[in-house]
Amino acid sequence: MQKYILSQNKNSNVEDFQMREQLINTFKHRFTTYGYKQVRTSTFEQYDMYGSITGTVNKDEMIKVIDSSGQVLVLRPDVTIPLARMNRATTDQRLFYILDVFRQSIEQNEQKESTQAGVEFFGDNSPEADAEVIVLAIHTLKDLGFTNFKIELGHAGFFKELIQQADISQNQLETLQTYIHSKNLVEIEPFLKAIGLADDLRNAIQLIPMMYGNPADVIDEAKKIIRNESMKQVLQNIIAVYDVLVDYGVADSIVLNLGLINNMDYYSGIIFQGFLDSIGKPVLMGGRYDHLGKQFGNTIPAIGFAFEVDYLVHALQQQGKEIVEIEPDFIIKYDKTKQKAALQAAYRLRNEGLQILTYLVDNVEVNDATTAIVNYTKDEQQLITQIKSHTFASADELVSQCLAIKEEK
Ligand SMILES: N[C@@H](Cc1c[nH]c[nH+]1)C(=O)O
Repeated sequence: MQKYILSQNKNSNVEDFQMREQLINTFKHRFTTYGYKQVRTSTFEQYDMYGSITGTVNKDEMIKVIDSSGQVLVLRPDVTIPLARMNRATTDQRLFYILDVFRQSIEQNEQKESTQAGVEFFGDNSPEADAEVIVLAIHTLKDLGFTNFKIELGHAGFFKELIQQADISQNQLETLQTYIHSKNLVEIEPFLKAIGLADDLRNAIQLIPMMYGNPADVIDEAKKIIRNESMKQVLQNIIAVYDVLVDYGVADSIVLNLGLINNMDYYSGIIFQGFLDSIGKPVLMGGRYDHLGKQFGNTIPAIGFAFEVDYLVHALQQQGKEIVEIEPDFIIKYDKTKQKAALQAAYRLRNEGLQILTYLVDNVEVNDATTAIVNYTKDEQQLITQIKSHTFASADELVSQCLAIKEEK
């Protein structure tokens, strides 16, 4: 019979898992300090729901399953959409999640699941809210020990407003977006010429991929191609958000990119991506999506982002970052005759929150020891000796000694 072989997945190795857990603790802590509350969404979603709304995940990328009634479901392809759909009692709400999302793109066929750690801030559409969410992303990256990273800041409206003046098909738009995204300057010009756009509009579109870099310079360049009031407002919005970021003291981490295009189509305002110098893909993506909720009857502005946890784990491993091993506080070795006292002591110490390992051994190392305990912490050699040579008459004595040592530490 053919054996089923499981591919090595991301959780198969203890060290990877410990590293992920450490990251997750950092996320939880940092997100909480900005007032976010943790939530989860269902793993299974209605396929039809995704089919009926716009700006969603590409349907080919969703992983479909069929339940026993024949209904087609998808494995959670995104967290932002279900959260935007949620009925909310209060208008001002900050939510965070650490959840797996399931997508299968043609380019990355093997990769079907990834863990996202994200936040969504509902009910505030001010530049201050935008900046706060971006600062939270920066703060978290710093917590994780990253120093070389950049947040690329753009706006979903800038390109949209410009392109609205051009008469182009959906297919042409998608091709153009790919060129802009990959800064493919060689192809853009002939492509736009072939469409037959007016010279000044074509020139403006052609300049978009170059609108990248130092915020002050990009803003100056962008001003030159502004063609109407909406584009002006978009630029003003970017400047307003950037000003708040300057006041937070994080300007060093910000790069403007007016050619930025995010995967999801639901963004309506500020968009951003975070890059580490060691990883070619964005480790976080986000933006404002004020109109997504409307499709579910929830008119509420919102902004959020999600970290790709797997990329961050990979980056930390590349940097040689080691997991902080939590070592046992004490190892209790006992011989059979003292089993009861030793095991009861272990139970009580664990109850106090200490990490205890117990071993039944033939020969307790200590002369005539009833129960020997060995302090595991390497730099406390003295204590080890002291305690090794001690004989414990009872579980009580063992427990109080361990607690006393722990207290001293
Ligand atoms: N859900 C988005 C990230 C995001 C969260 N909030 C807003 N955007 C993604 O998966 O790319």
